[in-house]
Amino acid sequence: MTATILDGKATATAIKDELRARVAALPAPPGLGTILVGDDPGSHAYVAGKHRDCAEVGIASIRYDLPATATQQEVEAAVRALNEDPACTGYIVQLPLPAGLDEQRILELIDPDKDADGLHPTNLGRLVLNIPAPLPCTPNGIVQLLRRHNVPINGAEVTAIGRGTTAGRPLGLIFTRKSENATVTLCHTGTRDLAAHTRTADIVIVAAGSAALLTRDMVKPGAAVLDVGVTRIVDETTGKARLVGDVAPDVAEVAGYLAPMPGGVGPMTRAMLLANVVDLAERRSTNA
Ligand SMILES: Nc1nc2c(c(=O)[nH]1)N[C@@H](CN(C=O)c1ccc(C(=O)N[C@@H](CCC(=O)O)C(=O)O)cc1)CN2
Repeated sequence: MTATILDGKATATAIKDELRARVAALPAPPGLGTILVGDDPGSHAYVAGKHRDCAEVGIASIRYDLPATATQQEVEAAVRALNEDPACTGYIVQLPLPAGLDEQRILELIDPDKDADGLHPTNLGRLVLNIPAPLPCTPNGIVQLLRRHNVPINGAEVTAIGRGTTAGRPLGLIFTRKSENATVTLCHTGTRDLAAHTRTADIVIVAAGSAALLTRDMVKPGAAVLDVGVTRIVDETTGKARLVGDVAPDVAEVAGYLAPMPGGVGPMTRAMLLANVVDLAERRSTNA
């Protein structure tokens, strides 16, 4: 068996086409703000990609790029500025923040009605209570990718690996809603027998940041496998970085569907950010 590829790039392009039409119907262009702190090359690349996406669909960009030495007060000032900025429909604080900054306090200062990442405690609470709110982009992107490829979710056994705030933790909340109706097992570094949980799953989502963690012997034949992990391995002689996912390449020989890294979940994460901004703008224009 060779897995059918869940092509996140093509799916994200289709979603961006839909969003471009929705943006054109708004009374004014929405604006996405980003706050980026420090020099992490991955974070710089992701933020640059988010602004390229904005330009593609007609969303305006507002950037706050702060040095790695930025203080808690300086980051909080950027958050307050975006909360007050009428040109900003929604915004994100790129994670992870450099060590020493109080990430939780910074996320809590975001105006929940401008929370383009769906990571504010109020919006995570709304997700728990089934109240409409922006959804965290990675798990929402995974659901959309599966749906648009007709992979059954209703009743599926889903095993997720990784309990991070952006992917694994909210994934359980989204997949167990009535609208998805899946059963979720959330595995992490304290899980005793990881393979026992992945081998029985219809859908395996790996967001551990551990290169080639999921091997072919850990996958039920025909299962859908989604790779969220990105590990940058820098060649010591050339200095060039190589990206490795959490899923070993030969998993494609047993899985029924595979969202690879690159080209699977990552582009969907970016598309869902745009979707959240457009949703916020539409909500704002309806309530105006
Ligand atoms: N505030 C947030 N911070 C972070 C989030 C998030 O959703 N909100 N998620 C990740 C990073 N991320 C978006 O911010 C992200 C990660 C990966 C990709 C992507 O397109 N990846 C490529 C390949 C990897 C690469 O080129 O480096 C792919 O999969 O094709 C997009 C967005 C953590 N921080």
